[in-house]
This record gives sequence, structure tokens and C-alpha cells, in this order.
Amino acid sequence: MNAPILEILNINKSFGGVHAVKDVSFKIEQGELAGLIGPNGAGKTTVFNLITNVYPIDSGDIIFDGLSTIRLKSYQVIRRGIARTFQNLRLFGKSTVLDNVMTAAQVHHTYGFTESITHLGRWRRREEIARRRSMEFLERVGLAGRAAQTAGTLPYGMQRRLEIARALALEPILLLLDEPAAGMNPEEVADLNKLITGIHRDLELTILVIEHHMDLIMQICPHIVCVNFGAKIAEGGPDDIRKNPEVLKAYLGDDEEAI
Ligand SMILES: Nc1ncnc2c1ncn2[C@@H]1O[C@H](COP(=O)(O)OP(=O)(O)OP(=O)(O)O)[C@@H](O)[C@H]1O
Repeated sequence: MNAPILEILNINKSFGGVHAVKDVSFKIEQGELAGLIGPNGAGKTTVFNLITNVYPIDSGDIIFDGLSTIRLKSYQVIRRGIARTFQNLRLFGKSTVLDNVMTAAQVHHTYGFTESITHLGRWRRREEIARRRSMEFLERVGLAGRAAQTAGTLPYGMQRRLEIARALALEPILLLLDEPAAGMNPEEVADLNKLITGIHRDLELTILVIEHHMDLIMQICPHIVCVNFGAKIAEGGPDDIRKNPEVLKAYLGDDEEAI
């Protein structure tokens, strides 16, 4: 068994009277491809927001790679090696596809104006490396041919893939994907399935995916955590999750076709 790369320990978060995450605990081992599922409003995105410190945690702890992250700023979490995509896309719609990825690729090498001038040669070399790396990530998500296109003009499914390329360009240890299949048609979901499993296999990344498309999660994730009304109700492999009475109850109330 591998050591856990991510330990979620009894985390809690409330928004006013809404207890969005209730005493949730789970561990993700290094190299896993895991899923976080649950009906609408179950608390899944809030768990991602707590891992990436979009919001401060009320109580509990989050250990990433052996160290607590809960007092870090969001950018420090990224520097420690956690990258994510968002349910609501956060691309720079007016920039090119390549520039969207390059901005992320350069995050680990930021320069002030004076430094850019005094180290012009080094800056240019780094920019060239970032460009090459960014093109590799675009190649991986099938968007290399669209590098010069304005991001906002891409079809929705491609914008989602671009978000994945941008997260990859941060060269993370742990990749968090928040509903990557949202708004995709069945063919695009099948391609996404291949993309995620390929990234997991080839880049040896640890990946945690939130997804509403249960069939996608069931096909690609050997480890699944299910939450409902903020609390963890089940954890296990696809077969355990499919049969779990609590999961069936949570999903049948939500969408009879979902599971
Ligand atoms: N910033 C916020 N302010 C107030 N309430 C919030 C905030 N973020 C989340 N919530 C509430 O917390 C609960 C959990 O929301 P969350 O977005 O984490 O659920 P989810 O499982 O990701 O849902 P979905 O699948 O619909 O995206 C919901 O009741 C939601 O309205």
C-alpha cells in the first residue's frame, strides 16, 4: 500500500446555517485515481474549496504530502503541488488557447519587471520552455491545432479540456477535477474518460474527480467516496458503491437514472 498523499481529517465547513461539510474524513494514496460523488448540493465542491483554501476551514485538518495545508494561501497550495479545474470554467476567454496554458506554466517562474529586464536572456529561455511544455499539454488534451484560437470561441467541451491542460501546466502532484464532464455529450464523455485515464497512467499523477456522470466515475475510479448532505455516507470500489443502500437512497431521491 502506498503512503497517503492527501489526508482529509474530520473537516467541517458551514455557510451561515448550512453545514456544507460535516466531519468528512478520507485518504487518497499516492498515484490513485479516485472519485468524489454525491447528489446536488452534497458538499463536493466545498471539499475541493477547502483543500485549495478558497475558504478557511472551520475545523479538522488537511494533510498534503505530510504537511498541513490549512494555513496556506491558495497560491501556496498550488506551489506545494495541488492543481484544480473549476465547475464553472475560469478561462481567460479573450486570450489564446496557448496563452491560457502558458500563464499556468509560468506560475512557478514569476518575475518582476526589473528582473525581466536584467535577466532578459534567462527570461526568454524560460518562456521558450514554458511554450514548449504548454504545447505538449495542449497536444495531450487534443487542442494543439487550436493553440492560436481565442479560448472563449472554443466549443464548451474543448474549453473543459483546455482547463485540464492549464491545470496540468502547473505540474501538480495532485490534480483535482471538478465535474470535468459537465455539459459534454456522450461522445465527449467517452473521450474524456480516455483522457483522464491516459493522464493518470502516463504522467503518474494522483487524481481526485468530482463527477455527476456516475458511469464515468464507476468506469475509471477504483476508489470512490460518496457524500450526501455534507457527510460521508460510503467509501469503496465501484461494486461496493453501486450496492450501498445509503448511496442508492441518496441517488434515487435525486435521479433514478443516475446509478
Ligand atoms: N460560498 C457559499 N456560500 C453559501 N453557501 C454555500 C457556498 N458554497 C456552497 N454553499 C452551500 O453548501 C452546500 C454544498 O455546496 P457544494 O457546492 O459544495 O455542493 P456540491 O456537492 O458540489 O453540489 P453540485 O453538485 O450541485 O455542484 C450547498 O447547500 C450550497 O448551497
